[in-house]
Amino acid sequence: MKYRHSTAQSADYLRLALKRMSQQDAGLHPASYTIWYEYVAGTNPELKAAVDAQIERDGRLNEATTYALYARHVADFDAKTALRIGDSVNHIVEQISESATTAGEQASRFGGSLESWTDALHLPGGSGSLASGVEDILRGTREMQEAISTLQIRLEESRREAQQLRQEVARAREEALIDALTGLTNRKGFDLALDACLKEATREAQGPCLLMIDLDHFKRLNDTLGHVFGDQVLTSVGQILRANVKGKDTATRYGGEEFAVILPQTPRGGAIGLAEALRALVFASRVRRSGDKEALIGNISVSIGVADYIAGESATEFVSRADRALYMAKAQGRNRVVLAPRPQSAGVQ
Ligand SMILES: Nc1nc2c(ncn2[C@@H]2O[C@H](COP(=O)(O)OP(=O)(O)OP(=O)(O)O)[C@@H](O)[C@H]2O)c(=O)[nH]1
Repeated sequence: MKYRHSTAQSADYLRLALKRMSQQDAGLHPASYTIWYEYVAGTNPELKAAVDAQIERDGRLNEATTYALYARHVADFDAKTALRIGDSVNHIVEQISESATTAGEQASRFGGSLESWTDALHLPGGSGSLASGVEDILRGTREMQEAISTLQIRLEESRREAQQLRQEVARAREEALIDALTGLTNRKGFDLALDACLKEATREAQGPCLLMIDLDHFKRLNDTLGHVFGDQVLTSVGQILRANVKGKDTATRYGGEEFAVILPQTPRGGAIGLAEALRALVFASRVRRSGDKEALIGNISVSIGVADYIAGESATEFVSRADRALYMAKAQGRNRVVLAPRPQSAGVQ
């Protein structure tokens, strides 16, 4: 986004932002500075509300929260603004284009009338000098028609350019939500999808459910077979998820060797069934090292935590419950699926 503050005003904001930044647990880097600059300048109301909520909850912003707020409210805000501007440009060009078409039609009608008048004035008994005057006007009208049609062509070009720019922004935005290694949604895409899902959740009879999936003993695999092979394993698990998680469901590379699946409108039985199927598919898969004929000795496995949503629960609580179930699965021996217990106060559905 563009900041249009005067030098004196931005210096004031800088002082205020630095004061706020130094009170947080996060580093003094550009992401942190942008957040606090926008906060004190009041340029991004949604960001301000999110920061206030976070401070009320935790007292300070730590490193992870700072980057999460930056990703959601600054990077995403810019992309949304660009799309909105693209839409407005399109709209304006379309309106001008319509006006030019109307003007062209009117000029053409006027030209037609002038032509019939000149014909009438050239008839025996008509006025020759008046006819030549009308012919002058007719010439002028034709020039005007030509100018209008040139304008229409230019407007059509501008409309196409605006449309192209809009598509580029939309594509860049989509790419920003995709993990490059696996092609799955990335953490930012996950946050957006989970937000949208939880907004719908109150209207749904059942679900949503969330799976948190973590590769077992991945450090050992990396250490013995190398990071490049580790990346191949991550890609292969990504493919299994992509092939088996479809429709309204979202599969994400949550970070490192952890994946997540959001399952809107899904009862817990269905979520456990899918989790079990994914676990079995990963366990049955054989990943070959590029150039190696030998299949990997030993199976790759995942542990999965499943949480079914409790009405009113925040996204963070929902993810934490699934995460806790995942660590229970690890503690119980790995390569298994564990359902997150519901707090007693939440009751049983
Ligand atoms: N190859 C590769 N390794 C990664 C990537 N992201 C995280 N890792 C590695 O994943 C490993 C995760 O190790 P730990 O968190 O100790 O977990 P673990 O070895 O899987 O053990 P458990 O989860 O307890 O079964 C670390 O060695 C990370 O370096 C990545 O993108 N590529």
